Amino acid sequence: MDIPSLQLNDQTSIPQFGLGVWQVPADETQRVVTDALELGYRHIDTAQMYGNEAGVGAALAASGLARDEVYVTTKLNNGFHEPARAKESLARSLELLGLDQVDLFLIHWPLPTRYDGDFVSTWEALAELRSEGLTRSIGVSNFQPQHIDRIVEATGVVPAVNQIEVHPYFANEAAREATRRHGALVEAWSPLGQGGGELTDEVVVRIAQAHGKTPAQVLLRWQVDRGDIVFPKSMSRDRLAENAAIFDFALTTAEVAELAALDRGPAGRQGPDPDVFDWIP
Ligand SMILES: NC(=O)C1=CN([C@@H]2O[C@H](COP(=O)(O)OP(=O)(O)OC[C@H]3O[C@@H](n4cnc5c(N)ncnc54)[C@H](OP(=O)(O)O)[C@@H]3O)[C@@H](O)[C@H]2O)C=CC1
Ligand SMILES: O=C(O)C(=O)[C@@H](O)[C@H](O)C(=O)CO
Repeated sequence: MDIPSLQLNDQTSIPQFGLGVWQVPADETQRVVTDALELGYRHIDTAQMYGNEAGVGAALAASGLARDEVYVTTKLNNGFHEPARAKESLARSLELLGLDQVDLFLIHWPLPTRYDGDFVSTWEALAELRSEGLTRSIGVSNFQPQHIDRIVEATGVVPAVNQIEVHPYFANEAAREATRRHGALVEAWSPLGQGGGELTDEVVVRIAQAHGKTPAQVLLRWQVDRGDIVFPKSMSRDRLAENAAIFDFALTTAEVAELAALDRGPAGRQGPDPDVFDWIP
């Protein structure tokens, strides 16, 4: 599988395509990640919140792949924003993953209505974790433009990525623009719209038929061409293979415009609004 790599602003690189494991049950995670690695996936996106880091670690250990062949991301859980707890939590993640270092550690949600809105000290803790060598890169997730502006202004440390909800029904352009303005890359979460209406949208289906591809492959190709990083989740080996087969066709300029026109703004969101989301699992 020939997956492009993108350079991050800290001079490391990241495979532009991978596997996300939200909602993969803990007892099935080793099997799903093993399937993906066998098919050629080399980028796994997990989180403390997902409760399946141990399964990811078991699959990595059983794969026989060298550590530097697989890119591994995890994310700070919402209950662990205080700097000391953030640091302890990465130590626990590394233990569960069976790794000495992750490639990327993210603040999962900004939680602007909790912790007195103080995600700056959490961000400083992540910068220390990077200095200590426990993560190669650091980034954020679900940061709105004002959140990303604030951490950069306060610390001078620019995140490598901002992982945000993006799919044609919710193009999330303001957060994408703020992320890229700071020189960070966008990681597009729920790139298949969580398996919802975009997969049967008549525009997406028609474009897929024109290329002999599936609707999922069209959605993913559109996002990769925009320069975003994607990691669709699937528990099916066939769909894992299908989702990865996106580098052998090209969308026309007119098709790209048609997909962009599907944007419904905030009404197209599948997930929570980061300005008010305050859930602590
Ligand atoms: N930072 C954050 O706050 C968030 C991060 N994420 C990350 O993004 C990843 C991807 O997003 P996610 O929300 O999982 O949703 P996706 O957009 O990846 O969609 C996953 C859904 O689509 C189905 N599916 C997968 N492939 C196909 C296909 N080819 N054809 C039809 N249906 C398909 C899956 O079912 P099946 O498994 O049966 O194939 C599943 O129901 C997550 O796993 C996680 O890593 C997601 C949400 C929030
Ligand atoms: O999947 C993630 O990474 C999330 O943060 C979401 O699950 C989010 O917490 C959510 O959708 C809760 O309903």
